[in-house]
Amino acid sequence: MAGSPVPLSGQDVGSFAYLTIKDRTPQILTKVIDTLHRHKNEFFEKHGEEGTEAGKKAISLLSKLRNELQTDKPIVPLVEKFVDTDIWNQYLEYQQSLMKESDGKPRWFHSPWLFVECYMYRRIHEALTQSPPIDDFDVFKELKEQNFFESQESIISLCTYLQELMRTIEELDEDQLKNEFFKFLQISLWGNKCDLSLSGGETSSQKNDLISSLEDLKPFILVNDMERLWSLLSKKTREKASVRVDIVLDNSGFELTTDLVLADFLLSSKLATEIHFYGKRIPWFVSDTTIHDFNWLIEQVKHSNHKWVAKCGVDWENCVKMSRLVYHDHIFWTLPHEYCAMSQVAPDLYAELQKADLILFKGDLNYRKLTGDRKWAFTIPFHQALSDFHPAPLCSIRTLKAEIQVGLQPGQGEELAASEPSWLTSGKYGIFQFDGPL
Ligand SMILES: O=P(O)(O)OC[C@H]1O[C@](O)(CO)[C@@H](O)[C@@H]1O
Ligand SMILES: [Mn+2]
Repeated sequence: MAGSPVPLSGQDVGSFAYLTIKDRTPQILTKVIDTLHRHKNEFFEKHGEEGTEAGKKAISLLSKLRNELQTDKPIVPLVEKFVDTDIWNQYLEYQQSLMKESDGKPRWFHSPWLFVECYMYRRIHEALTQSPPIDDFDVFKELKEQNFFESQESIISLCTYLQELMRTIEELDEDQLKNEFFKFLQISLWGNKCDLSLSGGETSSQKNDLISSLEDLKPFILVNDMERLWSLLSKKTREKASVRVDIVLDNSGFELTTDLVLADFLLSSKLATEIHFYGKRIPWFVSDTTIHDFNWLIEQVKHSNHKWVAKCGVDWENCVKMSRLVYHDHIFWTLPHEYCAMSQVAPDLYAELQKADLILFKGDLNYRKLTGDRKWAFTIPFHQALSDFHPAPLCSIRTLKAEIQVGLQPGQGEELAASEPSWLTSGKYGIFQFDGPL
């Protein structure tokens, strides 16, 4: 975008982007290769010798990828035909056209971090699609499922809390309802701590009771526009018969459970009449939600031994059947583009988002794409950093895991930096950052 600052990049030695490319991504690739090794027998049992060979092929392609990354080789075009291959390769050419110096080739440590990080996950997918018959194997599935199982205690307490609230929800006055709304929003925010990309694929589940920790976590909310979300939704519900909230999902497992709980609350409290979710078409950033993860999680919740958890699962499945909860996927979410390009690159998706009364963007990667992953000053208004991406009123719900944050008070960023050097990347801080007319 003309007039915008430059993107974060691995060029800045010592930056979080640099360290991610240098350390975290090879670590993730090693884990993926390991996973394929561990599933060798399964591939054989399912597909015979052909399965074994496919496993070997995927491993060799991924080892090559890891080597390209670690030796800062040029980024090469995708070769395997898939729905988005041409768009990716055009984007690569566009990145190439931006390179004024060097040998004119985008490279891992020299190109925008957002681009190369997305590219790595897209290449993992390509390695699998090039290896039939194991081409639909999700290399991150195990990790996502493990995250869900390890968060059971927290899931039980969340579902129990929601189901107990359901009994009296009709009797709550405005203030009480608002208070509950704020609780479910915060649950969904802190649910975002549990992604598996930041931890390099190491387990990162929710083991403590989140509801009882909400008060203690409040000081860590750096931008808090929850009141604006309340004003918007309560006004819409007074004015319109149907109110639509769209949630651009991030991670599966515990975070997805918190998003479903929030969605259930919005429907039950009549703050919304329909919720639309957006997930990823291919496995992405380790823990991101695909349609398979979405269906799997609802099924697990439904078959829980705990009666309130199971009740949630039954309700969610019914809501899906009645289209009160609607799941969409779109290839745009796994492209490297910043969101200000959406109206051109994916006009159908942009038009879909325009139908929402409010869009909630979950997680750090969505924030990076909303703001173009650029070196904005901390005090630049969020509206400006969105660079003309305004499909509908929107709110980022994100814990900070990348060196980017806009819309802070003067001095706020500097103060945090002085007292806590890792404030931007540790996931300890969170935001509710709203943009739009009320
Ligand atoms: O799941 P989230 O919240 O989008 O976080 C994923 C995060 O992983 C990282 O890419 C680290 O690799 C973050 O910087 C990134 O944005
Ligand atoms: Mn994620």
